[in-house]
Amino acid sequence: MITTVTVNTAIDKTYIVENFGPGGVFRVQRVMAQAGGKGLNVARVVKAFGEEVVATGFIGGYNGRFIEESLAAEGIKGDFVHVSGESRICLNILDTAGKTQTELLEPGPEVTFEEGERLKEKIKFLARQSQVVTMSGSLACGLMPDFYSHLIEVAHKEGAKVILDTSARALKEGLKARPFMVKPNLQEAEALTGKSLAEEKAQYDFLEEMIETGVEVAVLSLGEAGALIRTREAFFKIIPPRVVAVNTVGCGDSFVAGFAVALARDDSLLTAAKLATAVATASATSLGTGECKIELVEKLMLQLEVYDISSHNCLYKKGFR
Ligand SMILES: Nc1ncnc2c1ncn2[C@@H]1O[C@H](COP(=O)(O)OP(=O)(O)OP(=O)(O)O)[C@@H](O)[C@H]1O
Ligand SMILES: O=P(O)(O)OC[C@@]1(O)O[C@H](CO)[C@@H](O)[C@@H]1O
Repeated sequence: MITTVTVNTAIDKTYIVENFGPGGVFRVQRVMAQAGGKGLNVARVVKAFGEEVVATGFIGGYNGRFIEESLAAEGIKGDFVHVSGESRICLNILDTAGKTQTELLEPGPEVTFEEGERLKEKIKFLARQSQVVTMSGSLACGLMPDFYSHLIEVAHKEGAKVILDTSARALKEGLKARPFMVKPNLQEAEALTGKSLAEEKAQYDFLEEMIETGVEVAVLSLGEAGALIRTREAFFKIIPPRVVAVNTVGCGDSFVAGFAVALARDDSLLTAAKLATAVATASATSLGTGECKIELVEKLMLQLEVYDISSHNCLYKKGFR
C-alpha cells in the first residue's frame, strides 16, 4: 500500500482566461475544481496505476467537505484528521492565448499542536501497512518547520520508505530525518542552497550534497529537461521527448507517484526513474492536475533518453535502439 500525506490540502481551481494579466477585469471561460494539494495529486496517479492508496492529511470546513466528497467520487480512499479551520483554495489561471500559467496559493488553515499530534498517530497506523509514504507540499500555518521530520521518524519506525517533496524551511528541516528520497525542482534546490544551479556541474554537486545528508535517492527535477536521479552507487539523467504541454501544475506530483508505484513494486532504480519521468511528462499534456493516461505513459517510456552519468554512457537515445 502507498500512503500519501498532504498537510495543506486544497481545492485546486483551474480558470481558463484568455489574455490574462495584472490589473484588469477578465471573464473566465472555463472553471474546473478538484481535490488537490500535492499529496492528493499523487494519490490520484497512484490509483490510476491500480495500486492500493490511502490519502491522509488535514482537512477542514466547507472546502474540506468538497475535497472529501470529490475524492470519494474518484474512488480514492481518504483517512484525514479534521481540523477546525477551513481548507484552502489554490488557483491556477491558464491563459491559453498568451500561453502563461499563474498560480495563487492560499496559506491554508491554522493547525493546532493537538491536531498535529493526531496526524502523527494516523501516520503511525497507516505507515505500518505501507511500503511507501509520500509527504508533499507546504506546511499548514501553526506548524513548526520541523513538522515533516517528526512525521518521517514515525513512518520510518513503522518500516515505510518516505518520499519528501517540499520546499524552503520544511525541506531543510525535513532532510534532518533522512527521508528515503527527496525531489526538489530547480527553483526549490536553488532556494535551499542559496546558489545558482544553472550549470550542470552545480546540479551534480547539489545531488552529491543531498546524498551526504543521508537520503538514499536524490532527484532534481528540471521541467521539460527531465530529471537527474542519484544514489551512492548510480547516477542517471532522463530526458523526456518534446510534448505539447497544456498544464504543468502537478507534474512534480506525478513524478513522485510514478516513483512510489515503482518502489512499492520493488522495481529497479532505473525503472523507477523512467516510470516517474514518463508519468510526469504524460501529466503535462492533460488539462486536469495529476491526470494520467496509462497508454500514453507506456508510449513515452519507449521515447525517453536515458544517460548513465556515472559511466558517461548513453543507454537509450531516440533512434538509437
Ligand atoms: N513542459 C514539460 N514537458 C515535458 N515534461 C515536463 C514538462 N514540465 C514538466 N515535465 C515533467 O515533469 C517532471 C517534473 O517537472 P518539474 O521539474 O516542473 O516539477 P515541479 O516543479 O515539482 O512540478 P509541480 O508543478 O508539480 O510543482 C519533469 O521531470 C518532467 O518529466
Ligand atoms: O502550497 P503547496 O502545498 O506547496 O502547493 C500546492 C499546489 O500548488 O501544488 C499542487 C501542484 O503541485 C497543486 O495541486 C496545489 O495547489
